[in-house]
Amino acid sequence: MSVARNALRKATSSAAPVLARSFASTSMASSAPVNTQSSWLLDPSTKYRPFKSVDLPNRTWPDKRITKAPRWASSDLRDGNQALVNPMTGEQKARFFKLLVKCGFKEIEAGFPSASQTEFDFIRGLIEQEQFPDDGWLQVLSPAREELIRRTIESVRDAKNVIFHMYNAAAPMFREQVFQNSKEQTIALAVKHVKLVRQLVDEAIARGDRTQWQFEYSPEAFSQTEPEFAVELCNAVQEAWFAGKDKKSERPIIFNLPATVEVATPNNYADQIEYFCRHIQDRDCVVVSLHTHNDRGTGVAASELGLMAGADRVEGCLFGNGERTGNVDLVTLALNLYTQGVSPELDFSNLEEVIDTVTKCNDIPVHPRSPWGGELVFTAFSGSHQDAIKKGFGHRKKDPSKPWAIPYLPIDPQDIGMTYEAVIRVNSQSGKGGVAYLVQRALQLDLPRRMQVAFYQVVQALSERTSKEITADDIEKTFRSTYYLGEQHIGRFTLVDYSFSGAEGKKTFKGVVRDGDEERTIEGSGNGPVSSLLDALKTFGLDLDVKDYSEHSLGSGSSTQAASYVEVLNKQGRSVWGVGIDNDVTAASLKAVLSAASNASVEAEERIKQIEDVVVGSRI
Ligand SMILES: CC(=O)SCCNC(=O)CCNC(=O)[C@H](O)C(C)(C)COP(=O)(O)OP(=O)(O)OC[C@H]1O[C@@H](n2cnc3c(N)ncnc32)[C@H](O)[C@@H]1OP(=O)(O)O
Ligand SMILES: CC(C)C(=O)C(=O)O
Ligand SMILES: [Mg+2]
Repeated sequence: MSVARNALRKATSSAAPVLARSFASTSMASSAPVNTQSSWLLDPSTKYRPFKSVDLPNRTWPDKRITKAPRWASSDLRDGNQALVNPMTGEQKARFFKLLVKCGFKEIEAGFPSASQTEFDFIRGLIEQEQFPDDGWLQVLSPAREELIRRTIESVRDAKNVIFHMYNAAAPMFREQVFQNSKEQTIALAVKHVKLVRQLVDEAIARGDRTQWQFEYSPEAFSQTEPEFAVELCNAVQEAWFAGKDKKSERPIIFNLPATVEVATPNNYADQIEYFCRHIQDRDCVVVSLHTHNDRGTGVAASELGLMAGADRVEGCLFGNGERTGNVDLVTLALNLYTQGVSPELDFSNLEEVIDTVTKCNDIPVHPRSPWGGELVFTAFSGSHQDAIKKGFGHRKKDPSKPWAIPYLPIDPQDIGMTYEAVIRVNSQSGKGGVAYLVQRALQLDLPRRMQVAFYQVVQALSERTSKEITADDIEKTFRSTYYLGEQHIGRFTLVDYSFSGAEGKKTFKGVVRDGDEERTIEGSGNGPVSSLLDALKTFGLDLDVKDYSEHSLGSGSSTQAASYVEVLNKQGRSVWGVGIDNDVTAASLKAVLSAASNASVEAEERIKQIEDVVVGSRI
């Protein structure tokens, strides 16, 4: 694997100088010959042809909406498995299978039984140990080759519900290069093998086997096949499957229409699907199934547009495992539907568990930016995003019954089993809103706007010094340390005891304040508790004025507390903040003043250093 990849890398890197040389030779009108490779690079039309679209001027799919979940079929254990460096062991397949059942898949392509004894035995194990729920369908894939079909039929003996899936390639490049078959021969090959499947199925029914059957046919590389030929081929397959039967009373035939390799923009696939749905005979006896791959990165879009174009069923894999760039990602498709208010009828409410099983079985990680499941997809580092999210949550709190609409969060992470922990993370790109959000989550403190700015500066200074992400835990510690909250964070001044005398408008504070190790009784007057304590603090040589004050309650019922915030200015105009929390509102405001006074009595630079020592020290 790595050898092949290195070889590819070498080829790519050697192409770059060729390109550079050829640009140079063109621009300088050099007489040096332009080699073929460089001319392709300069003009890809000499090597590649644009995709030829279906002529469907009256297409209707662009105006359609997806209003219900399709039938889902997981191909993780087949198409996903066949693309792995190390195909799954029986145990891994069994574990994956259980997950698929738990997520609610009713149709599971569990393998390619004729490929190997391991595959065959796995299918036998599922049947013999009755692993399939009664309403589940075991799907098995076989190429249109007699001995492989017979082996596949043998593998599903005694199963309850079986989808027999057969394929042969239909596209011109396969007809010409792989099989040297004409269109007629391609149809004849498909029909011959459908008849064989029918015969074997009829024999099983005649024997009295309990199995219920559905037949699925895939014209491989459908999206690269002439649309009228795909219809002709599938009509012939349909006739062969239903021969001599009353179509309407039989189970419908599944036509699975693969974009085996994705070669065009997804609107082309939708056109092909709409064309097929319109032209296939007896549409009501047919289930149209999508099977998109992701070579151009639009496998999800192609399947969504394909559903709008009239398809009934989707095959794919969790997190888009599969050949090359993978099959369509069923997690994305399902959760995309969910965010439109349509139940996907699949359960991804514990996405972490899904990720855990899938990554352990496939041995491929889920990319951190993979839609819905990626580790970073609900995380905002950048300030303006954090600010909007914080405000969004605040807005939603007022009326949680309203439809979900939070900036930058297209889904409620909780609906897929994620917490809000990772929604806002702080690094040097973050702003005050995000920091305030984390303080709010950790301590239920709703900081006044100006204080958000002040605390953000502390966090920024810290983030610049450490050049690292500051975790939610760090933020809480930083906040506690900055404003002396909690027993481990003692400032210069603490309140021991107090009383007030005087009438409203002219109050006298008398109390005991600890200054370091020393307790002192101080006294001061003002028009309220805050100003009278500030007056009393002059005893310590601190001359501070109140600039801002606010408070709010914390919690509810008997455990309600008060949180107070005070901003003070010293005579040089330096602003510092303090926070106080207490069961009593007045005590909270006094504690806030002493928190601010403790801050004011240390130089700004020195204070940041102290905080850094506490936060960084506690990380070690
Ligand atoms: C798009 C998809 O995902 S399709 C699913 C693909 N999945 C897999 O292939 C995984 C499992 N496959 C396997 O384990 C093996 O390919 C097997 C066991 C099925 C077959 O193995 P082999 O017989 O060794 O054949 P091989 O893998 O080389 O397949 C190509 C051969 O099958 C032939 N073939 C393909 N379809 C048919 C057909 N309908 N009738 C006759 N021959 C066929 C090809 O022409 C080629 O034959 P050649 O070697 O004579 O040129
Ligand atoms: C077997 C078929 C359905 C397939 O996997 C494909 O064409 O991609
Ligand atoms: Mg495939």
